[in-house]
Amino acid sequence: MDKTFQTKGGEVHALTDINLAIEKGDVFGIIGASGAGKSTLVRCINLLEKPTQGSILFDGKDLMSLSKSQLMEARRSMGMIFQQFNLLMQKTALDNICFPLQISGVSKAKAQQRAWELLELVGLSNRAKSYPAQLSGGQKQRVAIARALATNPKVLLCDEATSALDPQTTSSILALLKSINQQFGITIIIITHEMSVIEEICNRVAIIDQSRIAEVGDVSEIFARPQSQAAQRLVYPNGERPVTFEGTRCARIVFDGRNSFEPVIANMVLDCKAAVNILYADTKNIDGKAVGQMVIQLPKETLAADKIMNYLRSHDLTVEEVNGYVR
Ligand SMILES: Nc1ncnc2c1ncn2[C@@H]1O[C@H](COP(=O)(O)OP(=O)(O)OP(=O)(O)O)[C@@H](O)[C@H]1O
Repeated sequence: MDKTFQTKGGEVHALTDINLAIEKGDVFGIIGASGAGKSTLVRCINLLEKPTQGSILFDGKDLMSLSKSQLMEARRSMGMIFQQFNLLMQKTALDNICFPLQISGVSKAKAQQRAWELLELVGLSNRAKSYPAQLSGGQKQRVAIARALATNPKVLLCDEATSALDPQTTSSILALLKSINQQFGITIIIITHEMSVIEEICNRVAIIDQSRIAEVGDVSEIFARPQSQAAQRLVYPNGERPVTFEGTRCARIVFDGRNSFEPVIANMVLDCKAAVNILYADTKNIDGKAVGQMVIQLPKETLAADKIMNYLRSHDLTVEEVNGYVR
């Protein structure tokens, strides 16, 4: 799928070659830097924006081929929440939630009954008569979530829904979204620029970079092994890469009672500013003397590994380098 905007300054390719499959019940994250194309993508998903090329399949149907009324129906199956909540300021929390029901022809009594249930679900039964101005950001977003759920959607689209909230409120809103996903099986699509949001609740993620999908997959897999530069920038925002232990260089340290039982490994890590992986340890503290042995895996980076070996040798420990302890 592609989306191109025609502007005075020429064509803007907001989305290029997007090919995404979001499964029922997923909490699917879409992450990218500002201008990457996230909002355009979410607007294409519910066809508020028409793709220039390609199709959007929802429940097996191509949204582009639906009649106007069928499209309205499909849109009712996709609730949406936004960064700025978009509540009607002149209406109470209860009336905000009733609104989408009433415009789809539900009677006032029925709409109110459903709205009360939803207020209960989002933990705001005691604020039904409050106006948005009387609610905190987190409470406003809860009302917005209740409103989005009013028409029993199959999908909930969240466009930077927690970006205006503090970390604690963000966590409570994410927890609410997760429980909605688990309780009702509603598929949730989360647009964000924050990796912590993805980490907290998504099972799958697509990373958008300059209008294209740079990487897509399970969140745990992308966190462990980010492949694309865009993913690496998100996982290691300060540029620091964790030490990798893919190498097979290991060191066996023998504590033969000559050394006092001091935190040799901890001191070494601090001194060398490099991490090691303890693979095996059987050490005892006998009368204040260290006895036993330990096998550590050295960092893959040669310089860091050599530094550690030199440290150990210069501290009067019996050390030998063993290769092949790990494969
Ligand atoms: N209606 C429009 N007309 C012209 N260009 C547009 C339009 N909407 C978006 N764009 C352009 O498309 C690109 C993607 O914008 P989009 O808003 O989707 O990015 P985003 O990742 O959501 O960014 P942000 O996080 O800043 O909202 C940008 O270059 C933007 O300027």
